[in-house]
Amino acid sequence: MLQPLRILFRPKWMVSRSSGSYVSRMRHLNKIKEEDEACRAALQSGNIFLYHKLAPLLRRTDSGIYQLPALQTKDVEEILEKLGEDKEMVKESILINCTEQNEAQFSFDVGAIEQAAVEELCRGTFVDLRKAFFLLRGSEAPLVARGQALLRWHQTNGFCSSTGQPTQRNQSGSQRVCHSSGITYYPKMSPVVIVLLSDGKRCLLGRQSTFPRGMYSALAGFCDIGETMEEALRREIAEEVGLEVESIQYSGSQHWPFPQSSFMVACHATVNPDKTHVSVDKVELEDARWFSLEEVQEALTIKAPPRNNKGEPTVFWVPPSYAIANRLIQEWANQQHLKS
Ligand SMILES: NC(=O)c1ccc[n+]([C@@H]2O[C@H](COP(=O)([O-])OP(=O)(O)OC[C@H]3O[C@@H](n4cnc5c(N)ncnc54)[C@H](O)[C@@H]3O)[C@@H](O)[C@H]2O)c1
Ligand SMILES: [Mg+2]
Repeated sequence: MLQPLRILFRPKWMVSRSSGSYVSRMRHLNKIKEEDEACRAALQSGNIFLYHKLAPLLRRTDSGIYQLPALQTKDVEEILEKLGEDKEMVKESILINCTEQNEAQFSFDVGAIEQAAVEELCRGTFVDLRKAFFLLRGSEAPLVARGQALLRWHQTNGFCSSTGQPTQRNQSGSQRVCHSSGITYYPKMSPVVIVLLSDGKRCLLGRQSTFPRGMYSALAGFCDIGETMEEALRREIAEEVGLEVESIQYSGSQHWPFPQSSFMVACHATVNPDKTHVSVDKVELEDARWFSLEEVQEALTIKAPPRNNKGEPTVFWVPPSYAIANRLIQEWANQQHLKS
């Protein structure tokens, strides 16, 4: 039932980078991930992104743009010393990635230190990750999400679930080991399918009662253990809206940090145009309904929905562009437009 993979969007990495530099960068990254000594050396010349209790540090430029300040290790050591902390704490930084210039990128949570004091020294502000997603541009949003996801994982996996003994991390933070049981733990993502369902003319969007007012999104659901992605997709659609899927087409994927790390697999799917009656599972969803191309096109133009005097949005709108749901909706609208 899964259609052959067809790339609807060409990601930037497919267009610009030569394979030589990409290969050497990935091999360098893998080395510092796996070898403690190489990672310690990389930290000396690397970039560090600060978080405070998982909220990333952002800096506003004079032109009003928000950036993710990349601090040098010596800067962070200086900050720690100025605030009366042990500068060796910087070694707890977690490897996230590396730049095109092969500089390692790390995340470090200063949650044990007074927030305002760090903000003053860094000329920045720690902001909630959801807000940071709105404020940052381009590749900085996935980077900051990845850094936070890794920090969160370390903060919640300090003990072995078999022996109850403390686990020890390697230098990069790519794993934790329980030396008592020999179990190695790796950072985890939960697989989720997200699907834009079409009957050929309209698309189906739903909303949970916790969504901001007026916002509808593509339907999503966690994969059960042992399920294929296609099985999870068919089951979720059957459970949530009582419809039977006829065909599935893969679109793309995204790491989603809210509320915990999910691996979102995004697909388009179709139903028989004669079998479109929606029966909403009211435990999961507040509402789900079919939307026309015109309604969707209008919603896609809304960057910030108008609000009533209680601050609630007053119109139908869809998730912002950083969410893969937006991309699915955009792709569907483009394809419908081409058909008409
Ligand atoms: N990036 C996007 O564009 C986008 C859009 C919509 C939803 N999402 C995300 O997709 C995720 C799943 O969507 P949903 O809430 O409709 O899922 P869902 O329909 O599977 O319902 C959630 C319920 O599934 C259960 N569940 C099973 N496995 C779980 C696990 N590993 N973690 C948490 N709960 C689990 C829980 O009972 C939970 O209440 C959410 O985290 C949401 O934030 C992302
Ligand atoms: Mg769901």
